[in-house]
Amino acid sequence: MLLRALAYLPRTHLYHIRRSFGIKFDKMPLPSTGVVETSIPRPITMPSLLEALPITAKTLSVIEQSKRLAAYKAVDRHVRPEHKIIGIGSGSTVPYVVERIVAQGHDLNKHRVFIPTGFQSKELIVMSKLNLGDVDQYPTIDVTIDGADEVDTDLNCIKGGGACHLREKVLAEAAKTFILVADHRKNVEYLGQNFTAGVPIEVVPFAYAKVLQNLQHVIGSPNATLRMAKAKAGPVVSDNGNFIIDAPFPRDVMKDPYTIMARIKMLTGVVEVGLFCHMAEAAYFGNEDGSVTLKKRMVPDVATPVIEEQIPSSE
Ligand SMILES: O=C[C@H](O)[C@H](O)[C@H](O)COP(=O)(O)O
Repeated sequence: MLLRALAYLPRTHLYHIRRSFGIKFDKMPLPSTGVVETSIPRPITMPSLLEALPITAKTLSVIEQSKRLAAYKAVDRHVRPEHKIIGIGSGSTVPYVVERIVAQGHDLNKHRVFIPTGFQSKELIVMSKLNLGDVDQYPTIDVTIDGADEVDTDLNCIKGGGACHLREKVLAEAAKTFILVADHRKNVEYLGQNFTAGVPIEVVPFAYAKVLQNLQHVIGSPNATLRMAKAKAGPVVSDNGNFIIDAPFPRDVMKDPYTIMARIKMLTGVVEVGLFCHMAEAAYFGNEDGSVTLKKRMVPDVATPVIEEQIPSSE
């Protein structure tokens, strides 16, 4: 009865329960999906997607190749044949995730439903001819794979550089397994190390000035700013019709991301904070030499220390 109730708790809550009581939840082993490395035809025609999807290995920059390495490795290890409901994140690394999933073949994918975290991933799913669903139909997701702006030594991350973090967090929390993919620049000791723009915070538009003031004068981010659009006059508007504030914090604050996340989330008008704490089971970072760095918990899904290992390019 208790275990059944626990199964419906968000991952963050489970993490704290496990940490407090030392509860272990068995996880299935991760067998290889037996995917072969083939290049697939581009299944899309829309201009926005053409920009996002990789074309051929020859045209990819070293950084793009690193992103692809991470995405492929994560899909090979975590998107297993028995997985039917799959969350697709946002950002420039995610097209490679979709590419690798498509390469698993129509026979596997025709029985699956893919849940997007925003406009971009919805386009990717539709144009790749995968089955599209929504989280209100499928509130339990087998695995969600997503990009990250930075990941610290405890697998906490900053997300929301593309203003998608509200839906991303819902899909991360709905997922039995949440996996991050990125290039090596995102693998840091503490959040905010390289990603200096600040913590992305989604706010309801009419409350933005009040939240900005709270952040600057009460919460300790004097340089918090409203994110402005690049090719539009006015602020960035998220897929949910909200504004985004970017709030940089000093290093000592960012070393305890859960505390600052909770403080920001308590501000009325804040919809979601782009700090994902204790949510990811593993993070894959593609390296320039063709290897992949894997950060994972010593025991999956249990509050054990995070370890880092190198997966050689030959594997
Ligand atoms: O809002 C955007 C998302 O959180 C992205 O996943 C994040 O910004 C990382 O994107 P990229 O893979 O392009 O660096």
